[in-house]
Amino acid sequence: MSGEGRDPQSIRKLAPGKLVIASHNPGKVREIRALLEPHGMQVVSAAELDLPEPEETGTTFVANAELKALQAADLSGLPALADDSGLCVDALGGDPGIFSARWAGEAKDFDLAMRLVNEQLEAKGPDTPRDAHFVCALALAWPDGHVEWFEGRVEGTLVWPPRGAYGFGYDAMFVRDGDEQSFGEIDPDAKHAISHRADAFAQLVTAVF
Ligand SMILES: O=c1nc[nH]c2c1ncn2[C@H]1C[C@H](O)[C@@H](COP(=O)(O)OP(=O)(O)OP(=O)(O)O)O1
Ligand SMILES: [Mg+2]
Repeated sequence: MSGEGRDPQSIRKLAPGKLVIASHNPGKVREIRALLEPHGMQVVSAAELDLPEPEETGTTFVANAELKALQAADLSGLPALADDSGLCVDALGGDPGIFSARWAGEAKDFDLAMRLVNEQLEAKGPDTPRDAHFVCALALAWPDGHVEWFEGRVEGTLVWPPRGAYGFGYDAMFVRDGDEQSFGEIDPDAKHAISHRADAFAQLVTAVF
């Protein structure tokens, strides 16, 4: 999806060594670690380096991923990888979208956020389509300000009530097209193979390793 129109020759390669995960979300850090470990990177999280959580002032997933990665690369002096992601619900005009993390308030309570999404869908009537997709923008930034970005996506449907205890965020109400189980019910290794994050990572791995 992303990377179209970019010259593969001009993409900067990532040398083996330390890499900062510019995220303060433990669920994401866990998934990104698992996705990077096979590529010989020494991963350190923003929390381990005590980096501040930047304000996400961008209007797109890519812009927010870029600003998080650039800040972490600048402050740490290391290459940094950020993920900006979210759930986009067709019948809600793409909401919660880039506001997914704080849709239900600063406390990031996803039981509440899932309930609000479901209530808003139900308020639109019983025949309202429940189609949704997750988006994951990944930005890889270097201390000199260079950035590469990638965007992945997975299509699905929202179910109610939530199902399963794996994953994080909105996983328990999301069933990928063609699947029976929600992202909260499939085991984490299986999610790593099929999610929006997996899609974006596959593009990143092809381009920068
Ligand atoms: O695989 C996922 N499964 C379920 N929910 C997900 C997923 N991926 C993103 N989401 C939702 C919840 C998350 O909180 C928000 C991202 O918001 P986003 O700003 O990118 O992340 P964040 O504030 O939680 O952590 P940080 O910015 O420090 O990386 O979208
Ligand atoms: Mg965030």
